[in-house]
Amino acid sequence: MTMLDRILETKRADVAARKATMSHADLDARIATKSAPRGFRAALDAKTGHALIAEVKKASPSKGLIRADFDPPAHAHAYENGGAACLSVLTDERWFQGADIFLEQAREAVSIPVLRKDFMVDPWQVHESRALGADAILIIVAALDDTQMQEIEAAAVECGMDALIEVHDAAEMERAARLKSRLIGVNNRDLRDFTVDFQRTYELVAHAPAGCTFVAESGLTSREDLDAMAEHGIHCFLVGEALMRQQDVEAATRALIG
Ligand SMILES: O=P(O)(O)OC[C@@H](O)[C@@H](O)c1c[nH]c2ccccc12
Repeated sequence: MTMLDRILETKRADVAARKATMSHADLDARIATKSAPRGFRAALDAKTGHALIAEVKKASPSKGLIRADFDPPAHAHAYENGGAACLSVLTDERWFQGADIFLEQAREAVSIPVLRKDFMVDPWQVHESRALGADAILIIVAALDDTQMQEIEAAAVECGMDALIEVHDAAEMERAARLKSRLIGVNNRDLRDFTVDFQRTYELVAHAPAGCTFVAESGLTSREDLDAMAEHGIHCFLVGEALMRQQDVEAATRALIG
């Protein structure tokens, strides 16, 4: 069983329990209290130079605790001031020590769009994400079959949210291309064994559908990493750990992309 399989197993049980306690009417009532979705892909496309999705990330299964003095609204604010185009907030509790409240707090602290970083296994979670204030969701191609992906994407469209489609090989890129979203991320880290490989990402750029906004995700630590990616035509980046480990998050963000 891969790490991803284990994560998905706990996620399915978690979602089943949540669904049992919250109706669609409850979710709709909560959605009504949130401001309209902020355009996530549009915010990336609007940036000249390096466009950053900065991740609010407390811990991960491969690294354990990343930041002891974890403070989602403060980090969110630092990221925005440092020039990030968008935020990503991990809400998975079991494996990433995330929480729904982190997303709500982070989004309230900024005016840039926020992605809910979690494992979508059911369209219901998309509505739940909007009820938390999320502007975008993640669809991990390796975690879903084509029908599930389409249903989850349709829910995002219905909620007015963007979907970041995450792939890590050519076969998954082909499946991603059959969806409507033209926001595609390549995870440099294989979620099955946690190895990081930039070369795989460079090869995959060539397979991306025309006109898509292409995001390189994970394992990026320096301005040099981003510049190397840019030489391959990649201008959008998702970075978490390298920024969360710096005491001054705002200065680190500025140094990374400025
Ligand atoms: O902390 P890093 O190495 O900069 O990576 C951030 C982000 O890409 C990573 O957290 C991530 C990418 N895809 C995911 C899917 C689920 C959970 C987490 C992720």
